[in-house]
Amino acid sequence: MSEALLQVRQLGKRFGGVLAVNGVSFDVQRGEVFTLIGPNGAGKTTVFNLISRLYTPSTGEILFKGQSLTARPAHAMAELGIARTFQNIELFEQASVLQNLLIGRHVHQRRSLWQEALFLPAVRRQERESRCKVEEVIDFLNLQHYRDSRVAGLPYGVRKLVELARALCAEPELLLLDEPSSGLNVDETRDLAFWIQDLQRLRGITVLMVEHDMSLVSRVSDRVLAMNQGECLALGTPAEVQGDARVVEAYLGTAA
Ligand SMILES: Nc1ncnc2c1ncn2[C@@H]1O[C@H](COP(=O)(O)OP(=O)(O)OP(=O)(O)O)[C@@H](O)[C@H]1O
Repeated sequence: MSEALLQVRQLGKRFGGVLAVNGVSFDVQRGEVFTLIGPNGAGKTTVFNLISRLYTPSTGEILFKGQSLTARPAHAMAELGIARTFQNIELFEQASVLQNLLIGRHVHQRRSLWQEALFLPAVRRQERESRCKVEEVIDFLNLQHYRDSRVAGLPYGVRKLVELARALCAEPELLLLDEPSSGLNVDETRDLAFWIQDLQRLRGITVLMVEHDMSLVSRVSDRVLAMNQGECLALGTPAEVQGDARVVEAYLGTAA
């Protein structure tokens, strides 16, 4: 098998007296949808924040395309090919959808202040490319109707989609989705499943997701890692993990 896109090795994170993540290891293969599940407080979000470098590991290592992420700052992640969405949407609320998506392109814009001030051909070319990419993402996620709307006035489900769109504008190889279905209704969650499948099948994007909605998890995930109390509990297909007695016990407090 070729080298995994993401390798997590013996990852640990301590917050004072709390060992939030304890010796977690897993690989995410190129092109797969890999999901972290587990009861509240299992350590899923902490693993996510370690991978996106919002936190620094206490122990262990994270490799992306074979390179250690540990010494890289959070703002370098998009440049490396990693984009993420947040549990609580993080958008510029007073800006339009289009403006938010253009901001998502900044990682692909390499120009000096002078080039910018003089609006040189290189700047104009980058602007055109960004605009094309953003329009393509708007079409892909069916956001045409909202292109010029201010984010603050949009329904919650649309704002979640705009956040996904902004992440896609960075053209990531690895997309981190933090509880993408939270706050969505049944229809919106079903649509989300289609988007995730399209991202994987049509765009070849690798997805690492934290998610509680088990019907969504089963529908879109190739593999699932169940965590409990900071540790790995079970790894396998959605059906294997959901049927694992230790996972059932962790969720229900008793074996089936
Ligand atoms: N910044 C922090 N400071 C102190 N403790 C933290 C911090 N972040 C997380 N923890 C603790 O680490 C443990 C794991 O939390 P984490 O949020 O990673 O779990 P989770 O599996 O994502 O839970 P949930 O599903 O409720 O979001 C919990 O005991 C939590 O209280």
